[in-house]
This record gives sequence, structure tokens and C-alpha cells, in this order.
Amino acid sequence: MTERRLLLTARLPGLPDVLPAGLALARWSGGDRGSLLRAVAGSTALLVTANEPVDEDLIRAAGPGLRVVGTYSTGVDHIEVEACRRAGIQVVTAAGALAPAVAEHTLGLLLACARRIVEADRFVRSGADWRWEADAFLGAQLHGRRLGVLGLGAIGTEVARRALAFGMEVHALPHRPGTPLPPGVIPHRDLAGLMRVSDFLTLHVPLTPETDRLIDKALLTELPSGAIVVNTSRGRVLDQSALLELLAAGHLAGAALDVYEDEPHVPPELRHHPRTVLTPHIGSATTTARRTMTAAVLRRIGAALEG
Ligand SMILES: NC(=O)C1=CN([C@@H]2O[C@H](COP(=O)(O)OP(=O)(O)OC[C@H]3O[C@@H](n4cnc5c(N)ncnc54)[C@H](O)[C@@H]3O)[C@@H](O)[C@H]2O)C=CC1
Ligand SMILES: O=CC(=O)O
Repeated sequence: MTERRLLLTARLPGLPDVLPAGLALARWSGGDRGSLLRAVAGSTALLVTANEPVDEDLIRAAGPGLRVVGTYSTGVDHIEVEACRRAGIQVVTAAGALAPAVAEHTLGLLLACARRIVEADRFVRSGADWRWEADAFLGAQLHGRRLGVLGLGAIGTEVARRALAFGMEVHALPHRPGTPLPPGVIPHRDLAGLMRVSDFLTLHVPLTPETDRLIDKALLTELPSGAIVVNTSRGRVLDQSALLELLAAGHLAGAALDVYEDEPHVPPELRHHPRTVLTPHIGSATTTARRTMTAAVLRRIGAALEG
């Protein structure tokens, strides 16, 4: 019997504990696309991260033995799911394991931006001479203010619950009309209406043809003046140039981003703006979430291979 091989493209926390039985592990140690195409040949299963697009070239390079592609993520926008389906390859994800971690990061970004924590931290570290002043580093309070949540799935719902606990008024747009929302969340009928009430806007939709640059300049302009935008979904859900324009014009007070249009490139205008808070796509980066993600995706790869 030929050996069944699982090719991994990354180091995964918690891996030695949870490897499915009957699979030999191979690791791609990084490099250019060509080296990944060579490494995948003959694999039965492939476990990628959101950094590695899974397209027809990769499927062809793997050969006919490839039966399952697992991704160490919730999002599948880097995977040509239809091409996998045509080739009889199942796609499994780490969904479900990371929503609390991403929700905590989202609230962390929101607080950091609204309360100017990163700016204030830089100021203290600069060694500047300071004393308490009544009008220094004035920021926006979350309590009593309105948060618009776009995408009320696993992560958006966790964010909404935490925001309600902070005393915020939480507004959202049900994806399908009539879908019940979590208790306490105020429903809207259209996106422009949601924008108009959002002192803070947080994005949690997957990147799909429908959501690609969904939040464009017209919608950003509908936000109240002084609004803050938080994005931990995918960079391309938001028109990044429009965001920059509205930040520069002062219509938006700030932006807190974990994801970017063209990762890992972050434009200088974003990096140098005093009211942006920027993290390098680390929404799910807690030890707990990452170990749970490893276990979840490997269990799903094992189950897919067992049929
Ligand atoms: N920054 C990070 O490290 C992470 C980012 N993500 C991103 O967050 C996204 C969401 O993750 P989950 O909440 O787990 O996914 P999910 O599938 O549970 O929720 C997505 C929700 O968005 C809704 N939706 C889709 N299109 C919509 C539209 N046009 N208008 C309104 N609602 C719409 C869906 O109905 C669903 O309720 C992922 O697809 C991924 O891109 C996920 C994990 C970590
Ligand atoms: O971006 C990360 C994911 O899990 O999706």
C-alpha cells in the first residue's frame, strides 16, 4: 500500500499531539511558488495557511492522489473551492475554534484606537516631559455609543456580545432579511442605514465576490463624522484608498486594522497616520486558539480521509 502523505506549509502550535493516524507528515520549508508546487507532488492531504493560494496549478502539481485541502484559517478566499470540488478534493477549515480570540483582538483594536492608547504609549516612551492635563489625549468613549457590526457570524456575534457588555448600542445588518439577531442587537434593512448610525464600524464578513470592496467611499462617507473603522476580516472588504482619503480629510477619526488590501504591504499613509492602529494579521494569535485550530483542522482532515 502506498504511504498517505500530509504536506504542511507552516509550523503549527500543538502539532505533535494531534496528527491523524496513518498519515506521514512532510513539511514544506518555505520558498517560492515553484518549490511549493514541487513539494506538493504526491500528497494525499495538504494543510495550507492563508498565505498560500490553492489554485488549479497547485491541484495539478499535487497529482490525482490529493483528496483533502485543509486551511489553518476560517477564511477560504485564498482557495479556488470550485476547482477543488471539480477535482474531487474536500476543503476543510479551522472555523469555530478562533472566534473568541478574534473578537477579543477586535475589541482591543477598537479600544486602542478610540482611547489613543498606541499614540499615548509612543508619547511616554519618547521620554517627553509630561504632567496630568485635563485635555491631553482626549479620545472617544465606547459606553453609550453605537457600534455597527457587518457580518454577524461566529466572530461578529462574539464582538456584538462583548460590545453590549461594554454598554454600547449594537446595530447590525442581517445577511438574509428576517434572520434573527442575537438578543439586544438592533437590526437594519440596508447598509447605508447601518453606516449612518455607526459611530464605530467593525467588519466581519468573508471576502467573496459580493463583499469585495463592499465598503466603498460612498458608504464610508455615510458614517458619522469622527467615526472609527475596525477591520479584522479581509483587507479587500474595504476600499483602502477611500479609507485613506477619508482619514486624510478628517471625516474618519481613526482606523484600526489587522488586515490589508495587499498583505504584507501597508501603505505609508496608513503607517504614518497618528490615529491608525495596525497589527500584522494576528486576530487569532492566542496560544489557546492556535492549538485549538490545529486540533480542529487535523481532525477534519482525518475525517475527510475516512470519508
Ligand atoms: N484577522 C484574522 O486573523 C481573522 C480573520 N477572519 C476573517 O473573518 C471572517 C469571518 O469569520 P467568521 O465570523 O468565523 O465567519 P462566519 O461565516 O461565521 O460569519 C460570516 C457572516 O457574514 C455574513 N455575510 C456574508 N456576506 C454578507 C454580506 N454581504 N452582508 C452581510 N453579512 C454577510 C454571513 O451570513 C455570516 O453570518 C472570515 O471569513 C475571515 O475572512 C477570520 C479569522 C481570523
Ligand atoms: O485570517 C484568518 C482566518 O482564520 O481566516
